[in-house]
Amino acid sequence: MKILADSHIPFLKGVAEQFGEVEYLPGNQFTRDAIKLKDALIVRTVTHFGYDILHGSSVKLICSATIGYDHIDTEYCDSHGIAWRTAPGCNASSVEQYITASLLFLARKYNFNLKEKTIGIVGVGNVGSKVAVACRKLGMNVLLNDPPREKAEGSNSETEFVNIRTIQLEADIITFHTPLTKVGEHKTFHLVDNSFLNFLERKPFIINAARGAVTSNQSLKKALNNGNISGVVLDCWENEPEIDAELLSMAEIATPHIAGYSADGKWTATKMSIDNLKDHFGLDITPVYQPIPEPKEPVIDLKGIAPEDQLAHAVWHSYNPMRETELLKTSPEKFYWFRSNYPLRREYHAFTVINSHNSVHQKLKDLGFNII
Ligand SMILES: NC(=O)C1=CN([C@@H]2O[C@H](COP(=O)(O)OP(=O)(O)OC[C@H]3O[C@@H](n4cnc5c(N)ncnc54)[C@H](O)[C@@H]3O)[C@@H](O)[C@H]2O)C=CC1
Ligand SMILES: O=C(O)C(=O)[C@H](O)COP(=O)(O)O
Repeated sequence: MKILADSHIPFLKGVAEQFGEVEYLPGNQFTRDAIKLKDALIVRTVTHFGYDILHGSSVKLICSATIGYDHIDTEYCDSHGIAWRTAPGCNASSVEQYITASLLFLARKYNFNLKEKTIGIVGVGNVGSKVAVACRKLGMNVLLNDPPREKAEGSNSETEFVNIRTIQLEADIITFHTPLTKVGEHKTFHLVDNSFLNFLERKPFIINAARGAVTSNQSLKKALNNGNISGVVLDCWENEPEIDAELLSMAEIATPHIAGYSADGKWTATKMSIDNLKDHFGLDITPVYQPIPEPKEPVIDLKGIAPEDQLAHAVWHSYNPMRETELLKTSPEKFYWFRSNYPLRREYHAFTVINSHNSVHQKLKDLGFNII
């Protein structure tokens, strides 16, 4: 079998080779010629797969090592016998870590207590559900909006959903965790546009770690300028990697689409992609994966840290988005480079916290840290 894989998929090299002849290329260098004679592609979100690149090829399967799949023209694939698979939920905990770290940053910078704030979560799937659990652990009031789920689950749903108007009226922070969809009753393209932003009651912060075009650049800038919103946290950018310089300068936290980039998430994405390859072609091979590297500093010593600062200290030890914000604001033209050369981080469960105060023990444990 001939496979073409994105060279920036961690933990894949040495594993994919057990299934066939593998060529690696950076995702932004995939061409029609490069994929023409391949049977399977293992890919990321940076390559668009539609007629232009796929027509006339022998590709039978596209495995995306990602949750989102708006980079795949699924209609084209379905109608041309090209199977496509994704890695649902693979990096959901990593996005949750990103959101928690960002919320703690906003609380510190603007001197508010998360316990007194309401967060609206729009899109309550694998990511949004984890974000909801983490926000409740932080003591926040959580509002959930997910019309497709609400409709599908009807009155049997165990989850209490609110409509988007309630989020507009009541939320101090609104975070988006929907896929990017351009058609249909619940399309999310420019969900956050002028009309959404003009009807906000509490001057909320807006977080987009979903897909760039869920929020409109022009509308966000307008709302920041006229004071309808207090600030933005952006991991996903409309038109990335060519990002809006003015919006970048206004963002509180600005990262190059790396919310899902924990080593844990990437490892799982790779394994799920290989499993998809095996299932599709009926291959009975059990590959050996490299282990996930330990964190450089796996022990977090909270001795001497004020109890009220301990939670943020531990979370930012595992992941601090501010360093990346500085780098991106300094060199926005390196957006793609930052993503391709990202030093993978570990999630909470890879860290052990020592000397924590009784008052934060449970919260740290609930987030997933080991405590001794
Ligand atoms: N920044 C990053 O690194 C990452 C971004 N993502 C993005 O996050 C998205 C969500 O991921 P998951 O939670 O795993 O997907 P999921 O498919 O498990 O959940 C998405 C949820 O959004 C809901 N939804 C769809 N349209 C909606 C609308 N108009 N309003 C409210 N809710 C709506 C769906 O019903 C579903 O419950 C992905 O599609 C991807 O685009 C995912 C992983 C990493
Ligand atoms: O899983 C998703 O969906 C994401 O957005 C990923 O974090 C993006 O990963 P890459 O495509 O950059 O590998």
